[in-house]
Amino acid sequence: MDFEAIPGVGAKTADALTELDGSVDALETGDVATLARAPNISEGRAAAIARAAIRIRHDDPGGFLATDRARELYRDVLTLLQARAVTTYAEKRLKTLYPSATASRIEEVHEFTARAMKREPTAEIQDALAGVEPLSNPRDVTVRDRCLATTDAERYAEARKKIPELPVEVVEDARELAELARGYSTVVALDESFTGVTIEGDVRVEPDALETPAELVPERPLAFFAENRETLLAAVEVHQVAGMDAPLDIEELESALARVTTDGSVTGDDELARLTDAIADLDAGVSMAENVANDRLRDAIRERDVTIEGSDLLSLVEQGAGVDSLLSRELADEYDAAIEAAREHLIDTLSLDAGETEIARQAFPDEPSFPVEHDESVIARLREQLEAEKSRREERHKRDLAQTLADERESAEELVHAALELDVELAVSRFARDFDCVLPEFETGGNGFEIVGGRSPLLDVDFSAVEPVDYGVSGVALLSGVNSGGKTSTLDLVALIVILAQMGLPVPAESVRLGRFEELHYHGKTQGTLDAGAFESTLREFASLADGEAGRLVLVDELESITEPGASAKIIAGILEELGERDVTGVFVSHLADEIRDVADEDVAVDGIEAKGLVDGELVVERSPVKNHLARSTPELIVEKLADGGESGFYERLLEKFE
Ligand SMILES: Nc1ncnc2c1ncn2[C@@H]1O[C@H](COP(=O)(O)OP(=O)(O)OP(=O)(O)O)[C@@H](O)[C@H]1O
Repeated sequence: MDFEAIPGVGAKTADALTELDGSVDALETGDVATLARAPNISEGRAAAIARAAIRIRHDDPGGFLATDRARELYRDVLTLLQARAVTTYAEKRLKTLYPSATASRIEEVHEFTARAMKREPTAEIQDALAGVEPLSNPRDVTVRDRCLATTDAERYAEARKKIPELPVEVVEDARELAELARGYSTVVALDESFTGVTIEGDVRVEPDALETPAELVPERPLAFFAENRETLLAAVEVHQVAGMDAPLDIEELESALARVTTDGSVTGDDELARLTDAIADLDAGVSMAENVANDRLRDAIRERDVTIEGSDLLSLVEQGAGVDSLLSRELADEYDAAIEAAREHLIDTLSLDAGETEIARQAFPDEPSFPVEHDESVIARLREQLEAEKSRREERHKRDLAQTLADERESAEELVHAALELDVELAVSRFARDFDCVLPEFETGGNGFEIVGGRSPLLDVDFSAVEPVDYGVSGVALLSGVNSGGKTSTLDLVALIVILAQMGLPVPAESVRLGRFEELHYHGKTQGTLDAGAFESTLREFASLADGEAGRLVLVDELESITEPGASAKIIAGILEELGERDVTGVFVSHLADEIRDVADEDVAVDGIEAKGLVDGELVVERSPVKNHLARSTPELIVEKLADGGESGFYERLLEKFE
């Protein structure tokens, strides 16, 4: 958002607001608390900025749109533009464009528009844009196993602000630090004074730790990237399909994104995967290994004829020995082989490394027994070892990835921002293409307007059926014309083009030249005769119009209906004279052009929208007003048509009365 466009916001404040996360949304929603997070912006000031922004969007910041009808057309313009945006961001951003009387403001948007009009909107880009949203900050990352500690109140406040995810504790001395370490797996002491002091437990003394939040809380960048993964990937796609240079290495970002999961944990490391699998498969692996040993032993026993001398058997039985000793006597080699197979099986299926293998080997007893049973305490030890290694590995991996991602964060923000801004540009580009627009030309010091081939997108007919209108006025003119000839539509077209032009946007015409107007006063048609009170207030309104500043554009539609025709003609003539003396451009649509001219003291220019004739009882209209020409009225045309074929001479005589 162009914060500088907000009245009263200087460059410094604008910068601060631009840098603030979520400030555009905050302006849109009037979220004062968020705006007040910007440095040096108080709540009161934030509220004033939010109010001003709302005025900009819904009303009229620079006072350019001076009447309801003018504001209505501005809203119509926004609707047309917004309909061509894909993202909500672009819709909101388009709302920040407004018509201005300030040359620099118009010029600034012009640059944007010129860039936008070169953009080629494609369905592919549209599709990719559909997945892009403004980045969001994961709100509730809290970490409980680590804490920060300091002896200093200021450091405490700073830590709370910079690292809201971690608990921060105030301690008095090293003894309290050590005590703290009993409750946390890691304590990071922020005071220089603890350097070199021996403290029990995992206490790290890092006075600069607050400067590297990603190391203290790797969860932060991980959660940020996990939460925004879809948007980031969509923004990458937008860059690719639109052929834009990305502010970061796309492949690196994609591979990093593939490694964070939505819960902020990490994947994609072979060693980590091996440990995770080994832990998951441990029980099944042990029981399979057991089976391997037992199957082999069973086969060996089955195939073996055991001969034992009676005295030996007797001594064994007398010793109370069981079959096991028989096994060790007779099948020692087979037993060893079976156990070895079991161990190999376990080590292989779990892909254990050297250290783990050493433990795993002890899981099966060297002493023969049948069936073979594993030693559960050894397996528990192995599990512990695997889990410790896994969490160490995970921690390191997380830290590395977090560091990479933290470094990428700014570029990622740029990436998404560029994609969203592209949507704004494409909306303008599509608008320009859909309605055959050109950039208008402002004449310095000029007044009036000159439209060639203007076609309004707001008519009640399909845009392809809209006939082009040429019209130019400098000074004040009356616009006469046949009923339904397009007088109101012409005023709308003029207002629409001027609003777009002064927003800095392209206009739906072949060419447009205009002076930069200070204000747009557009008075729509009044419905019916007004009562005395309403008539008085309308008169007052027009009196103030006559008194106003120079450089205004005044468009008035059929003011005559406010009162009876004779009086109306006098009032309109009076207003025209007043305006004519000032540097005002005006178009007054009226059916009373002739009467007004009669009562006016000065020459009044009258333009006319003419019917070319009647075809099958329908008027065929030349939509472009003819300059300095009072158009014939519809009744006159009908009389003319009847006179052509009439025999009695009545219609001829009637026609003479019109001349
Ligand atoms: N440039 C144009 N191209 C195509 N159709 C047009 C154009 N201008 C006007 N029309 C058609 O003519 C209709 C009447 O136009 P509009 O209301 O502007 O006439 P008007 O002269 O103001 O009429 P009235 O005399 O009743 O005030 C419009 O609703 C529209 O359908």
